[in-house]
Amino acid sequence: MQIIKAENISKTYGSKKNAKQYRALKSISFEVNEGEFIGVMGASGSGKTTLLNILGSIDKPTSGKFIMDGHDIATLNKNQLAKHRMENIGFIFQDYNLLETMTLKENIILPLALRGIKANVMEEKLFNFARDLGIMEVLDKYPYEVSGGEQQRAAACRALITNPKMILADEPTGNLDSKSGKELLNLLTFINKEYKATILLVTHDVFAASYCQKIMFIRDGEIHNELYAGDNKKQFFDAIIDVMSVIGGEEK
Ligand SMILES: Nc1ncnc2c1ncn2[C@@H]1O[C@H](COP(=O)(O)OP(=O)(O)OP(=O)(O)O)[C@@H](O)[C@H]1O
Repeated sequence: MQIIKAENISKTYGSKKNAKQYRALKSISFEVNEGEFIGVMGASGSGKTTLLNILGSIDKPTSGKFIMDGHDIATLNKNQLAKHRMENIGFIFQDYNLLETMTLKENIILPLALRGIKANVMEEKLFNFARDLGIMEVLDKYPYEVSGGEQQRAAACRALITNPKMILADEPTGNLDSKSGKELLNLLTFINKEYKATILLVTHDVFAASYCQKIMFIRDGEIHNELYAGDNKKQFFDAIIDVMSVIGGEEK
């Protein structure tokens, strides 16, 4: 089932009166189906974050249509948008975005607490996900007391706990060492397979991208091309490197 349909989406920063107008996205069209694990790659400044902000309904396109789960997002008012974001989208960021004054457990259940879910229901969900994500032992610790990998797993747990329609991950391995990065990528793969979560992963890292089923390459605000993973991971990895060497942007 189709979860996202983006039709001719453009994003221009700066007002019309402003001579410094910049077209960050130029009439992009694509679709995302339920359960897909998609990578978004491109050089710095190519428009990846702009695209992710629109997909996350944090920002609106200047023109074009963005349909999620059958709803035209442009028609939602401010309150409906906030509700849509909270219920349908899970975010995972490079710097984890956990609240330092709360334990991991409190951070994870915050989205449920904000929705007034009963304590016993929250705990059940929490323990199910925390067990799968391997952070049961550190739930009562504060973010500064645990490793980056554990913080990111807690962030992934927080993103999952509302059963969102889509998870948006912006460079989630960017601050992790290679072992923790690999663990997180295995976890995203598990989340994708086990929970049928639809995941969009923005990354500069070819290794991270090679975990995806499909890569969308952005160049100067346009879709340069798309690559699908076949059965051969090494071939997919090499093909990603080839495209990145043409469009630029691999930082690792
Ligand atoms: N709020 C803004 N106002 C003006 N220009 C902006 C704004 N946000 C982004 N841009 C410009 O739009 C273009 C695309 O930016 P975007 O952040 O989407 O790129 P990116 O591919 O995510 O880059 P990076 O990999 O460095 O994060 C850039 O040229 C950027 O300078």
